[in-house]
Amino acid sequence: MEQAVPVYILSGFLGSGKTTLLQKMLSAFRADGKRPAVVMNELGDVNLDGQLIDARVPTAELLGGCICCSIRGDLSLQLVELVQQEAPDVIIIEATGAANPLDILEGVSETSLYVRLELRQLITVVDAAHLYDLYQEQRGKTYRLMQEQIRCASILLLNKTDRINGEDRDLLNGLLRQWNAYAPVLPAVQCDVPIETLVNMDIAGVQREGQQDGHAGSIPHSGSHANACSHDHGEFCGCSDSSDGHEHAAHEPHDAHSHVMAYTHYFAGPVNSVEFEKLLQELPRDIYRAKGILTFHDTSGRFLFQYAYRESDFMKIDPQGEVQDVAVFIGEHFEKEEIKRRLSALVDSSVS
Ligand SMILES: Nc1nc2c(ncn2[C@@H]2O[C@H](COP(=O)(O)OP(=O)(O)OP(=O)(O)O)[C@@H](O)[C@H]2O)c(=O)[nH]1
Repeated sequence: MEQAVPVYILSGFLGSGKTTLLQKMLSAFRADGKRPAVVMNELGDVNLDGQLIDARVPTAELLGGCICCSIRGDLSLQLVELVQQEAPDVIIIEATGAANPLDILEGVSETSLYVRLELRQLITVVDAAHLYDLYQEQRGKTYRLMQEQIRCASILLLNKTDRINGEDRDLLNGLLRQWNAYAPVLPAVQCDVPIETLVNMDIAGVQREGQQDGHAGSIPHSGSHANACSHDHGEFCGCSDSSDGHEHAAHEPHDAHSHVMAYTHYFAGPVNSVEFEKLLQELPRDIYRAKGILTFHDTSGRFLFQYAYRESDFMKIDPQGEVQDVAVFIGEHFEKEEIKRRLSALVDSSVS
């Protein structure tokens, strides 16, 4: 009988490290002689994360919205197409950081009625520093969304532990156990965990420290798990998107209560690298994620930049395909006109 294709869902708040983990999983699967395929979902109009993925990996892109809500039907279609056209050995779905994983889990379960898919793990990547700060405040939609993503996980990857001290790490470990008593917690820097163990965790029967009953992070199914993973969709998933000169609502049903918004800016020319870095440092706190591809006139080549929870990173890149200079900013109710004005001014000052 035809083998079911194992599916892994990567969840976790914006900038927590999902793509970093995805890259490691893809390398491990390929090294193992497997043929992985990927579904990538981005809130913005461009798939910048796709630039970091090996071009040989079949990839389905779902852009400009969130698979957990109005483009959930697209997820099913993409999964069916990937299975029928690419015959992958394994599929990894990278959700947007604003996604409610329970909906994606249900989307995959529905699709498995049509094609043979086997949901293996729902891995939630947690930005340790970001969660720690939100825990101090104990409020806000982002905090509740993170909580939701943690509750739904079958494995928790406590990433970015380089940004917290040992004491805070103990506190977060306790918090994760409190919110999700079953998922093993793997602490990591740059998502550096043994991938073999991670993907086979249910088979290997890896137990969490101090956990005796042998529950090994099996995927919670919606019936029994619904209690832990309380579902207030409209409130948690907000995905309105607007692009330079063209504003549109990504999801009609959610706009009324969306709290996460994305702004995509296309640059009219190169900018100064120092001024751009300064702009990133000065971003308002309600923008917690930005990424893009830029050309600087004061240094050669093009760069992929990442900004995640107040840390920025630049990587020289030779983009696959035709990619215009672009930046996507994601946050909560920020003043996009102000960001637009400042970004346009960067190009103007470079020209004059
Ligand atoms: N300090 C620190 N930075 C990290 C770590 N892991 C990843 N990063 C950086 O965090 C940024 C975001 O990482 P990604 O893997 O793109 O995060 P993501 O969850 O895929 O982001 P979205 O898809 O936008 O939600 C990148 O600049 C990474 O290099 C870590 O352990 N420590």
